[in-house]
Amino acid sequence: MTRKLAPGKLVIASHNAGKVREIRALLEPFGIDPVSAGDLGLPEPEETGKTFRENALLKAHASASAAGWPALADDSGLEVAALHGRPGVYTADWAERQWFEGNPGRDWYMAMGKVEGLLAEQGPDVDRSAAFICTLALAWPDGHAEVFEGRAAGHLDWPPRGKLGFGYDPVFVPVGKSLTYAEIDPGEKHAISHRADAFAKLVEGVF
Ligand SMILES: O=c1nc[nH]c2c1ncn2[C@H]1C[C@H](O)[C@@H](COP(=O)(O)OP(=O)(O)OP(=O)(O)O)O1
Ligand SMILES: [Mg+2]
Repeated sequence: MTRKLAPGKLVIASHNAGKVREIRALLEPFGIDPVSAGDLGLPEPEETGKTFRENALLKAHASASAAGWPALADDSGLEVAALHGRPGVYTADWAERQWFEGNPGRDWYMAMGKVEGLLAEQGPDVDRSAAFICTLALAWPDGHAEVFEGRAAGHLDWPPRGKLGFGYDPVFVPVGKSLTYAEIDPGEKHAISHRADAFAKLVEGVF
């Protein structure tokens, strides 16, 4: 039996500002009062899982037990067909941690370049199709959890285009569009993204 989420406090168990912004916007219509793991000063757990599901559960349980509220985690990534699904669960790791103007961050341009370099090695006719995956895990302080998986298909373009969104958005062109995720407005990304797909299943299941 799926457990329903009562209105009230919810921790967004993510330290990625771009994700937190998107999840906040998706939650907005539902009478939920979200606070991020970063705002609460919760530590960032090590993502030792081998699957999106394992990592999403690990992050959700860590925040739920530390905060004493239900917690929603998102583990996501890019699967590139010609790279046999890489970077997959290691999508964030491919963007090494750097300091930008005194702030910690990840070097997304470098990460996108790494993917592009591996595609280029396979020649000009390489299959450029890719999919973004998003696994949402909702965990309660008593240890119960629900998991929902979303996906968005598309292809990778080069060079990166657009300033919106975050992460690999400037190179991902969703199926049926010619603009990248970083060129379409956030409302439109929320209508078609892997995160929106997983979120729709969460809404169906627990709201
Ligand atoms: O809509 C997206 N648009 C662009 N890039 C995206 C998206 N969704 C996931 N991604 C990429 C970047 C992210 O860093 C990685 C997921 O890694 P992942 O470990 O799940 O997230 P994270 O470490 O950035 O934040 P946290 O674990 O605190 O939620 O995939
Ligand atoms: Mg992470």
